[in-house]
Amino acid sequence: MSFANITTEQKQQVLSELSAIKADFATRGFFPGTSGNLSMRVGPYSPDEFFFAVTASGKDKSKSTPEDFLFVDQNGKPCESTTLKPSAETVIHNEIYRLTGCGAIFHIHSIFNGLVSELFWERRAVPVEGVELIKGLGIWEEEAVIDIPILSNFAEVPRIVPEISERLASRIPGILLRKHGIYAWGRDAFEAKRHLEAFEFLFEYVYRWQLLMNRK
Ligand SMILES: CSC[C@@H](O)[C@@H](O)C(=O)COP(=O)(O)O
Ligand SMILES: [Zn+2]
Repeated sequence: MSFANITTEQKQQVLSELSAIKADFATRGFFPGTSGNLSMRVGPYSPDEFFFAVTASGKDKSKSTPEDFLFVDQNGKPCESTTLKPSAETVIHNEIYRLTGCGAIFHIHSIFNGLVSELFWERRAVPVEGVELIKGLGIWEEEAVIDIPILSNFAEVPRIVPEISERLASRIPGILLRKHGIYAWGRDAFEAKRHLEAFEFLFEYVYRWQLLMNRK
C-alpha cells in the first residue's frame, strides 16, 4: 500500500474535517502565537506504514489558506512534492500513531494546561478524582480516579519521544508536556476533539480546586 493508492476523495475528506476543526479551535483562542498542531490519518494503518495530514509549521492557525496542511508518512516525510514544512512536532504525532493506531491527534497550548503541568510536575501526573467529565475521556466507572501523565519538555523535539513510549497510559487518551501543552488523540477527529475539550475542562477544574483548597 503506498500513498499513491489513497484517493483524492479520501484526502479531501481529511483536509475538510481538519480545516473545520482548526477554524473552530482558532475562534476559541486555542492557537496563541502560532502554537498548536493538528493531524488526521488517511488510508490503511499498520505500525510500520501509515499516512496523515498535519498542519504546516509556524503558520497563523487562525487563517484558512491552501497551505495549511501537508501529508506525511510514518517517518514524518512529505508524501507529495511541497515547499511546506510539517509541524516541528510531527515526530510526536508519528510516535503516538505508531503506539496507539489512533485516527487523529490534536495539540494545543493553554494557560491551564501549562499551570497544572507545573503544579503537579513532582508527581509527573495530574490527578483527577470523580469529576463527571472524566467520562468525556471514555472512562465510565463510578467516581473514577485518573492520573494524566506529565512528560518532560525539550527544545529539541525528538528528545521528547522516548518518554512517550514509557509513559503513555492505555486508558488515558492524552499526554501533557511540562509547561508546553496537551496532546489528545482519538479513533477519529470527533473523538480526539471530545478528549481535548474534556482534558482542558479537567485542567481548569483541578487548578481552581487547588486554589480553593489552599486559600487562607
Ligand atoms: C510558537 S510557540 C509553539 C511551538 O514551539 C510549538 O510548540 C507548537 O505547538 C507549534 O509548532 P508548529 O511547528 O507550528 O507545529
Ligand atoms: Zn507545541
